[in-house]
Amino acid sequence: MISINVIVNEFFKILQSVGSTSLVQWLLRVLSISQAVFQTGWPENYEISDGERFDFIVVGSGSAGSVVAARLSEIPEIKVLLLETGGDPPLTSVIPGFFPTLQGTEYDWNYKAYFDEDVGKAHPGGYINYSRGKVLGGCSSTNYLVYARGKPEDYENWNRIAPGWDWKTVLYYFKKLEDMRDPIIFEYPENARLHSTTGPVKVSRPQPLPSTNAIDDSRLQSYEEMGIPRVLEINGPEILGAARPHFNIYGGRRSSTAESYLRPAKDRPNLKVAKYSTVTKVLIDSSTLRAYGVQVYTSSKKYINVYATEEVIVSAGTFNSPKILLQSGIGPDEELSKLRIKTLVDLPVGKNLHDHQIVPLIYKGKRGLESAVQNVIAAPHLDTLPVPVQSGYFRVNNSEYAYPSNLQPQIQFFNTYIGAGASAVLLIACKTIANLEERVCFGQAASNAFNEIDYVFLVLLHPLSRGQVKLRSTDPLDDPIIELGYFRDSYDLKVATEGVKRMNSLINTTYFRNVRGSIPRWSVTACEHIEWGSDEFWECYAKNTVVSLLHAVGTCRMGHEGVVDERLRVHRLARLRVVDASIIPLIPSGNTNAPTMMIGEKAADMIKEDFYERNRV
Ligand SMILES: Cc1cc2nc3c(=O)[nH]c(=O)nc-3n(C[C@H](O)[C@H](O)[C@H](O)COP(=O)(O)OP(=O)(O)OC[C@H]3O[C@@H](n4cnc5c(N)ncnc54)[C@H](O)[C@@H]3O)c2cc1C
Repeated sequence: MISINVIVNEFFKILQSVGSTSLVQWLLRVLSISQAVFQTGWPENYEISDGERFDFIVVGSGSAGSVVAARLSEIPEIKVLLLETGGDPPLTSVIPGFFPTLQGTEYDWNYKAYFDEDVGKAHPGGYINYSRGKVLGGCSSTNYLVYARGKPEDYENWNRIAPGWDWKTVLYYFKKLEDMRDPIIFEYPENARLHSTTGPVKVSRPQPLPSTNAIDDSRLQSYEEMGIPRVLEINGPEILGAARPHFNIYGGRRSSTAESYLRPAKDRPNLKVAKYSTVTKVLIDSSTLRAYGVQVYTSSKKYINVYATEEVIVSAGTFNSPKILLQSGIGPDEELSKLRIKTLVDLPVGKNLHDHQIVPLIYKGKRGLESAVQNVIAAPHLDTLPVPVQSGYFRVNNSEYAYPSNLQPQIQFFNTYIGAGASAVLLIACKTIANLEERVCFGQAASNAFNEIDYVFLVLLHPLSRGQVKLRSTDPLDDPIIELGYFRDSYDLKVATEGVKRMNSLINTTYFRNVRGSIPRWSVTACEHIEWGSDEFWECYAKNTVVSLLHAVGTCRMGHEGVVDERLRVHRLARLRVVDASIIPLIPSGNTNAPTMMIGEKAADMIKEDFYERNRV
């Protein structure tokens, strides 16, 4: 069945192809998307030939890969090849408000990720659709645009595992990538010192419309009543607190890594970007254990080899980087031998998969269709995303659950306000994106028919549970097996349940009491036998309706016991690095795009240092 997202993307392709006619231009202006329509300026496609040589080959142009390729090509003498399976970002990627229309399309790898048998029972088939961007910019071109960096203690913990990743060092790179366009930040010295205006990645907090401002304000007031303080920003000096988040949006466009790193570098003669080119394995000399190139499956469906005289850098993301390493004979011997792949180096590739899992919650507010106006008001402003969203951090009330340290929050939440009457949209998103069972989706949709709702993603920030990425077969074009492993450690479910209980107190705050708000009572098949609203019910609810914030990390983790060292070099191999979210040893307290771009920036400096060291005359 063709999905709505596919239809939307096809429609915009046609619009763009006739975008020069005045009627269409006028229409686009009315839709407030004219700023994005003339999206010239992506790098040209480079046709690679079998046997070609470069100094550096970067595999994957995502949040990290684009950064690495663009930074390396700052050295004019070196030749850099960036290989990417996808093509240019479509209009629906460039225009911020279309972000929900990219999942399930040709710009998505469309993976399925599986729960263990006793978890996620509200998902037919026991899986979720696990989206990954298949386009220039990778997930930074398809994600929900939230800009969050995590907390200092996250990086002090990385530093204990892999020296050189302490907060002071990573802050330098966060600042190097950032162009903060929210002027209020610079009025407060404690916030200002954490930010910069000189990097390529634009960050802003779209100006709210008067109506959204009032809603944001009332919710931030509610959180204060719940003991979650109002702060200036979620990337500020405070560990706990709530604010309107920052987004990678500026000038009506998404600030992806394709936009902020590849477009400005597109005319450098020493940077070649080969689109529609899928790397199937790394070429490694089995006697010297040195990487010397990659095998590529090209758009003309041929396998060819291209060679790297300096290094191969794998930046294909948390699922595809381990897949490429496993196909190249780098991984756990017990996994590789099952598929009769000769093990070159036995390393824990694919292990340590962890993620931010979400418990989806809905709070019903004021009854009456007047709030539907809010949905209508937002529609013509798709270039600025004026939807009331707040994000906050808290720890659960129960002191029994002390992990991680109190220098880190345990829960993050995103609260999106939706005016009455958006039930059809909710229903489609629930079924196609979240793959939840019908009675949950109908329950969610019904709650919004005549009432405003607050749709809350309650995020477990520091899970102890681990999943794994494995090869399905030796066919390099087969999807990998993704075992989510959620709630394998019972501690995670306890913290998530305590988090839900604390969030539910939103309904007792002044605003919700005044409008006679409630928690809608839809049923979940797996929890039918349990009294609705009891602690046991919320535990069952969390365990079975759980979805993902799509922040998978860790499958090529750094550290002595991991896959790469602190300079991101694959252990026991020469001239091969992994640079992307897969190297994250412990997931940070917040969304993963900014940390991954930071990894790209720091890696680029380390690669340049090593290059100069090797080539010193
Ligand atoms: C729908 C969605 C919403 C999200 N929302 C947010 C958010 O709001 N804020 C936030 O901070 N984070 C968000 N994230 C997560 C964040 O975007 C990712 O953690 C981050 O982008 C990962 O970066 P990466 O470089 O590791 O991988 P990716 O960005 O996935 O890059 C990998 C690239 O490699 C390419 N590739 C893969 N395999 C091959 C191959 N064999 N050959 C050649 N190329 C290949 C891919 O096509 C892709 O372009 C979201 C993610 C998704 C999918």
